[in-house]
Amino acid sequence: MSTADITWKPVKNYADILYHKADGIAKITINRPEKRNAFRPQTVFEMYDAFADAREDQSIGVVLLTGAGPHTDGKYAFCAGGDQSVRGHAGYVGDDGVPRLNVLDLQKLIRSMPKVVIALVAGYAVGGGHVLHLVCDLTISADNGVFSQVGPKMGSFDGGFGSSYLARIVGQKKAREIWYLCRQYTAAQALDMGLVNAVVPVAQLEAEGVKWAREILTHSPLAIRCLKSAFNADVDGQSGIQELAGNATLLYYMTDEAKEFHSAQREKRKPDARKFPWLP
Ligand SMILES: CC(C)(COP(=O)(O)OP(=O)(O)OC[C@H]1O[C@@H](n2cnc3c(N)ncnc32)[C@H](O)[C@@H]1OP(=O)(O)O)[C@@H](O)C(=O)NCCC(=O)NCCSC(=O)c1cc(O)c2ccccc2c1O
Repeated sequence: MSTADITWKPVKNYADILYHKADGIAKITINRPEKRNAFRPQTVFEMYDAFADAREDQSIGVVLLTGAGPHTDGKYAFCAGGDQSVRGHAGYVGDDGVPRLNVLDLQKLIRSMPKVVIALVAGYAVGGGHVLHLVCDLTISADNGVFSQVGPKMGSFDGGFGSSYLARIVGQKKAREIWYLCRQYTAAQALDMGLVNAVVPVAQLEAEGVKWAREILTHSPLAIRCLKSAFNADVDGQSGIQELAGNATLLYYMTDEAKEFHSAQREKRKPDARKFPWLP
C-alpha cells in the first residue's frame, strides 16, 4: 500500500496490532499477515484498547481500521476472522485458557463510539473479519477485496450484526444468499450491493482513506456524532436509543437553560424558568 501524504506517529506497542495517529486520524492495523490477519482473543483485546483510546482522545475524529499486508506470499487480507487454531470448546482461547467471543464487545465499541470508523479492506474480509468491516461506518475497498461469510461451511455463524445488520445493508435476499451459500464476492460486486462505499486500486487504499477522513474532519463533530447515533438508533433498539438520547442530554447540558437549573440547585435558589422559551 502506498503511504498517504501523512506522517503517522506510533502510539503504543502491541503484539498483534499497530496503532498510529496523525492529524486527527487514528489508524489501527491488524498485524498478523501470516494468518491473513485472523484475530485471537489478544488481538481483540488490543484492538479494543486502541479503539477505546481513540474514543477518549478529543483530537481524534476518524479511525481507520485496516490489515497489514501484503504477506510474503504477495496476498493481502483485511481480516480472515477468528483464529481457528485457538478455537476451543466455547470460543477462542487465549493464554489464560479462557474461551471467549470477545470480538462481539469490539463490534459494539466500533458502532457506539462517537467517531467515524472507516474500514480499509485490501484482500480477504472473511467470517468475523467480514463482520468487522460491516460494523464500521464506512468501507473503502481495494480492487482486490474479497468479501465472504464462511460460518455454515466451517461450523460457526454470527446471528447479531453479522446477519441482521448485513440484511439492513444489502437486503434480506442478498444477506441470506451471502450466509447460506458462503460464496466469495469481488470488490466490484460488494460496491454493487452497497456493502462498500468505494473501490480504489490497492496502492491508493490508505491515501483514499486519509482523504475521506480529512474531508470528514472539516465537518461539525457534534453533527456527525448525532448522525452516527441516529443511524444506530434505527437499528440497535434500546441501546441505540440510549446513544441518541445521551447526545440529547450532552447538548442540553451545554445550554444556558440547563446551566441555570443546575446553578439554581447548587446555589439553593429557585431557577429563573421564565427566561427560557417554550419553543413551538
Ligand atoms: C481467508 C482465506 C480464504 C484465504 O485463503 P488463502 O488460500 O489465500 O490462504 P490460506 O488458506 O493458505 O491461509 C494462509 C495462512 O493463513 C492461515 N489462516 C487463514 N485464515 C485463518 C484463520 N481464520 N485462522 C487461523 N489461521 C488462518 C492459514 O492457516 C495459513 O497458514 P499456514 O500456516 O497453514 O500456511 C482462507 O485462509 C480461509 O478461508 N480462512 C479461514 C476463514 C475462517 O474460517 N474464518 C473464521 C470464521 S468464523 C469467525 O470468524 C467468527 C469469529 C468470532 O469471534 C465470532 C463470534 C461470535 C459469533 C460468530 C463468530 C465467528 O463466526
